[in-house]
Amino acid sequence: MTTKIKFTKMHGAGNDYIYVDTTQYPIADPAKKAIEWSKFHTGIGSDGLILIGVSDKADFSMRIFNADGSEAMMCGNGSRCVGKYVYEYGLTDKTEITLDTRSGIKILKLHVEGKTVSAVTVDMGSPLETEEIQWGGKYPFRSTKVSMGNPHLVTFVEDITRINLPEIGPELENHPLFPDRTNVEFAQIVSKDTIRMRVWERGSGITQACGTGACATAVAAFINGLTGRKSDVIMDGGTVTIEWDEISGHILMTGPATKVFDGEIEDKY
Ligand SMILES: N[C@@H](CCC[C@H](N)C(=O)O)C(=O)O
Repeated sequence: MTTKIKFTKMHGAGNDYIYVDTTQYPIADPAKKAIEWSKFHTGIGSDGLILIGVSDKADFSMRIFNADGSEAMMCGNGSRCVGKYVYEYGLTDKTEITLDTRSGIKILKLHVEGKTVSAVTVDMGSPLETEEIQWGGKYPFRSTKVSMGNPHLVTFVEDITRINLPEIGPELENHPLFPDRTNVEFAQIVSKDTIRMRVWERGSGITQACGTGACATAVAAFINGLTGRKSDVIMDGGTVTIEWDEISGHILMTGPATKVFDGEIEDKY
């Protein structure tokens, strides 16, 4: 049988996903669809698939599937786009929204100009664990493990342009130290409040930006005394501002959310 599924392609700082409102279009096998639809030549082309749904604990729910079909706990850039989606498509008129994710309930504050959401601030909660790793041999650097729900490995280097991300990214993603694999960030300190970062995402490869990765990078920079509590993280596709609130211990992420186009795709099952 074939049905037609309406979707919206959106990106947050270039990190692009296919968004489906599952209250209208339930997806029976999201892992399979994420793989199929994320392909650039034979699908829609994206970093993965995000499902927006109902929740008994929050205003909406979000599930995120990487391009390889694996499901992650949270998506920072995706959560901002969900905020834009639910407001601009009339699913809510609230400008403060609760979002149920596998990593807990997140609070989104929409920055609205006229009828358009131009940016969103997400309370990402507290970093869950941090640990320093002193590599030896092949890897001449020290890294910081940070969990923002999703696992991240952040490494600060003098010159980010010298990092061969397509080679080292998958090696570290699949290193035996990380049985659940990891997202891999390389970052360079630009100033006390500015960081340049590139990412190899678990399950999607090089992406233009990663929201949880930007949070992990800002946390690692602060812990290592490289920046203050607030910093701009500049990624290939755009910049987000990360603030680690001293009182609550929560990470606040502010950044853009952009709609690319609406579409319809045939779902054969
Ligand atoms: N790009 C996302 C994170 C997506 C999930 C990640 N690849 C994982 O598997 O942990 C973000 O903006 O946070």
